[in-house]
Amino acid sequence: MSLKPKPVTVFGVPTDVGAGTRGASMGPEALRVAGLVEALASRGVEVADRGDVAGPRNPWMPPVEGYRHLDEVVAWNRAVMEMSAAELAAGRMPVMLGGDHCLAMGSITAVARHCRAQGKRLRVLWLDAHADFNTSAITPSGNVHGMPVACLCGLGPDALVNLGGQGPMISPADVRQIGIRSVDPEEKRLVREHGLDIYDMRYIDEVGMKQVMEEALAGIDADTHLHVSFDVDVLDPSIAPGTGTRVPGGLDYREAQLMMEMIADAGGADSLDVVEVNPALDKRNRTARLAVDLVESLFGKSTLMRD
Ligand SMILES: NC(=[NH2+])NCCC[C@H](N)C(=O)O
Ligand SMILES: [Mn+2]
Ligand SMILES: [Mn+2]
Repeated sequence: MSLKPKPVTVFGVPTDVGAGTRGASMGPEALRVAGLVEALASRGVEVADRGDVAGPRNPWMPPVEGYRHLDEVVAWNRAVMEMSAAELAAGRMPVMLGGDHCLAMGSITAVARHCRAQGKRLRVLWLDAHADFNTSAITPSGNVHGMPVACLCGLGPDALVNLGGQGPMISPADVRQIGIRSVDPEEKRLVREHGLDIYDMRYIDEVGMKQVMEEALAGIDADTHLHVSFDVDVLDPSIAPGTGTRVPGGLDYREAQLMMEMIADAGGADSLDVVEVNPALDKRNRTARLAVDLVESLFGKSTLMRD
């Protein structure tokens, strides 16, 4: 299948207000230094880098009523939503460089509204070690980057659930989670209750990435908007050490590459988040460089020689 020729807008969101370890705020620049914009351009994509959106500083405070930095999280997500919405309305593909994963609330809220307005179906591929389905009542940390999927599905504070008007913005049925291997006990109960479609590492081990992607991409057609939310901690920490919540037993390079190539083969993504790159924990920017390499695969770089 041919790739979508859509022009791309890259923008950075330099914050770590949703995380429990500081440093993801440096992610956008690390991804640029690793050559993300040039890599897309060399694939023939028309790409514009709009620079970074602005937001409040990280006050580095303990959680209050189950949330850490809720006001700041709302402010950053509003900025992400506005930027994403403007680019989607202009017919461009937003590529959001995080920042921590709480920012996917802003990007996906914009995408969900865009889908409603255009009468499109939405499919979200959530590539992550974590389900990010906690609520204030059950979170072990208060870190909002552990909550975005729940908030998008309507479980969360009004300010986030209704960020883009009356929520919930998405339904659990819109989501496929791939690479999952760390879900908190109460979170697991909630995930089951809401019927999230999870392709955990055990399943990937048992059936292989090819079948996983066939299942996760099933049903996507020309009327489907595909959003990819790429938390780099889906990758094994041995190849991607630069992230704040490392979990052993993640995707190896070839699995991750096949995953991205199969998304490209299915027509590519219509919007993308690249989040949780933490240069303070990285070695010579290798996590950002790997993320760029995998984004290239997502945009159609292929290892395929046989036809
Ligand atoms: N986007 C992430 N890296 N999320 C990690 C979440 C970790 C843990 N489940 C928590 O809620 O605190
Ligand atoms: Mn995540
Ligand atoms: Mn994660």
